[in-house]
Amino acid sequence: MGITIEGVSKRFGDFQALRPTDLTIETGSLVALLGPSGSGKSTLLRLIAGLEMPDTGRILLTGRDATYASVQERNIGFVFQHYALFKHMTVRQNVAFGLEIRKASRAEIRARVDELLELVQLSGFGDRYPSQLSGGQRQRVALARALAVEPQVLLLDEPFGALDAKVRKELRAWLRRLHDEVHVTTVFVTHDQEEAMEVADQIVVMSQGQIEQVGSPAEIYDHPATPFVMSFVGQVNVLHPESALSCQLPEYRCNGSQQVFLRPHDVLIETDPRSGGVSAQVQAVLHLGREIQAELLLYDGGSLWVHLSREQYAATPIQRGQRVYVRPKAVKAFPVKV
Ligand SMILES: Nc1ncnc2c1ncn2[C@@H]1O[C@H](COP(=O)(O)OP(=O)(O)OP(=O)(O)O)[C@@H](O)[C@H]1O
Repeated sequence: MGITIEGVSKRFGDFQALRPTDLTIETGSLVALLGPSGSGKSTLLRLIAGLEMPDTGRILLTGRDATYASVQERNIGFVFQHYALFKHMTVRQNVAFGLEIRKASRAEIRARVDELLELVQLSGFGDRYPSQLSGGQRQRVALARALAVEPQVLLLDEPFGALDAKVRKELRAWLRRLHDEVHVTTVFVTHDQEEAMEVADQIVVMSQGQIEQVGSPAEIYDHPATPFVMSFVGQVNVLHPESALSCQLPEYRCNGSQQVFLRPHDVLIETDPRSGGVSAQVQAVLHLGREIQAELLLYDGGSLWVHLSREQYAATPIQRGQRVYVRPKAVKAFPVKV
């Protein structure tokens, strides 16, 4: 079921949590709402779910106006960050809950629960209670429960937020595969850009109650529409508009009218002063396994982070205190806001 948001906005008292917003979510897609805390992601998700009513605009679900439809009428599955499983019920009973309410037959419920437990890879766990499961397993049960009633839309609010990094990573891959199998239109909220990039087909980047950009992970990373997107998605150096490194760029005007953003892996480091690079001193070198990160102090005062592959580092093994010469490989400039 496709979702269309037309001019939807929401205030809480004096606070504009969501500015008038337009968004189209294609049927069967897996979309991430990505942004920092307070950017309006959950508000947008809750408006789609019918847990909040908008002040303006319309919400269409499969082309039908659902702006004021109740949560039940929308046929939506919901999973929150903190597992909301019923503690006194077994896994099977939890998953069956929505089906019991809908008065499905016993045989039907049994078959559907078996199918769902297999889908979330918890077939042997049906008789356990939530307290006998790991955090990741509980979230998978919550997903199975949300999917039990065959929702047309699945909404997930930071579903893996409370889990440790390793389990989160496993569940991301698992959610991607699950979506490939069931194809239910899925919208999930996250403030973790890596999570959004890894899981989603489309990312909606939000800041201060509005959408900054909508695009595939590659579009968002390679062609950020705004300085906010450039800084929020992936690491970035923000250069002073008149720094020597900015001014070295042929296409750059060097008059303070543009702000230059440079990804740490888009910096060339050389040790020969004749290379024509900007002089800098190495402040720190961090060995992070697959990658080496270095902090440099540019001679005109700015600091610059550089990420090197092991091969690059092997070719130019820089050390703390060393003088080096840097050149940008690729940059992105945005007009400075006055
Ligand atoms: N019921 C409410 N009453 C008052 N203010 C609210 C309410 N719900 C949300 N807000 C405010 O609206 C803003 C947006 O909140 P929202 O939960 O949508 O942000 P978010 O991007 O999901 O952030 P987080 O990742 O922290 O959940 C916040 O500043 C929040 O304090």
